[in-house]
Amino acid sequence: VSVPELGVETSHTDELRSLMSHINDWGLDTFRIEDLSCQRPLTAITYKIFQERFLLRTYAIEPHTLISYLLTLEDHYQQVPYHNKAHGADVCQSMHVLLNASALDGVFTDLEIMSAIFASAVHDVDHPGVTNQFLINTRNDLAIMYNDESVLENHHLAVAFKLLQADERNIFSNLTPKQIKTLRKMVIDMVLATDMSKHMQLLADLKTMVESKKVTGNNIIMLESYDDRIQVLQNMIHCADLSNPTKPLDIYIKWTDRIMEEFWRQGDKERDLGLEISPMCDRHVASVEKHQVGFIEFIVHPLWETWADLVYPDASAILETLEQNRDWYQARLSSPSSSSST
Ligand SMILES: O[C@@H](CN1CCOCC1)Cn1nccc1-c1ccc(OC(F)F)c(OC2CCCC2)c1
Ligand SMILES: [Zn+2]
Repeated sequence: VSVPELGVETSHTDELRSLMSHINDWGLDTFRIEDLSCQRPLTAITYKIFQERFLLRTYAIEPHTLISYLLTLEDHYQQVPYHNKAHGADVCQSMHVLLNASALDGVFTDLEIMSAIFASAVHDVDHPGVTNQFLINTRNDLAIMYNDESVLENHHLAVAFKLLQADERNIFSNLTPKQIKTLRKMVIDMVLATDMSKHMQLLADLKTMVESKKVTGNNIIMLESYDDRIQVLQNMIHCADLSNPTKPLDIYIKWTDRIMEEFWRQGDKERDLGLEISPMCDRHVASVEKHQVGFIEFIVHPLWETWADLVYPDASAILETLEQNRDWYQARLSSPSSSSST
């Protein structure tokens, strides 16, 4: 069974191929890939990364099996404004770039790398476009199923692993039982770490690691225990998940427009249900710029500043872009003409 060169059928082969040659660059335009890949950004990007890292060869993965899994995974991302397949593709590509930090050169095994790429690709599958708190408040079946604990994150994992059960989609069929056990544990630990309620603990532990950082002669980080290794991978996927404000401004603004529309639709549902409208979810009381400045000040910058310390000097340019983007939103706050989309 043959598969197309780029994993997806496209009438823009040359343009898509040339865009894909930038798979290792921060700021790759996921939206353009979504258009050129005929709405298959997750399949196109993840397939390219597996090829780029020789994972098909290392783990004897059949190309058509990988494509079959990725197409089905992509179809299980819901068509919501932000938490859709383009976000999954974006976090996967961002994770791929973060794994290439020279401070992490040779640190992670192929299995850990494949676990991280897989976790990123699947991390928001079947996201309904509402928050954990909304699912809990409305006694949604998912909240009942997962007892109000990391409801969405548990669901994303269950869906991702369920899709593997079909033989034609089982990309890990040639791994040893021990490898599958290890991969499954690491993927679960990484996706559960994308629950925003874990943010403060994750950041505190990362700061402790930075203070006690041990490096080899050529400034490569030494990670002895599983706990240290998974902690770095958990912070990495968390950084990738919160990387929108660190991207080129035109791309960042598009993500902001999407998340706000998704939050406002949740607010519309809360209003219709007579529930209190969640913070930032009332489209009639919008202060997009103010919230982005706060999001960067209190959550994104503290995280990325600490990450940049850990992998110094690898993420310095990313931190620079983040600070420029914060200043841009800050400047629009003061001027009366402020509105995020123009
Ligand atoms: O919701 C965020 C965490 N909350 C925790 C409670 O305080 C407010 C922030 C993170 N999160 N979780 C899922 C998606 C996102 C999320 C991702 C990109 C976001 O903005 C931009 F970069 F696109 C984003 O912005 C919201 C609206 C204004 C401030 C935060 C949110
Ligand atoms: Zn996400």
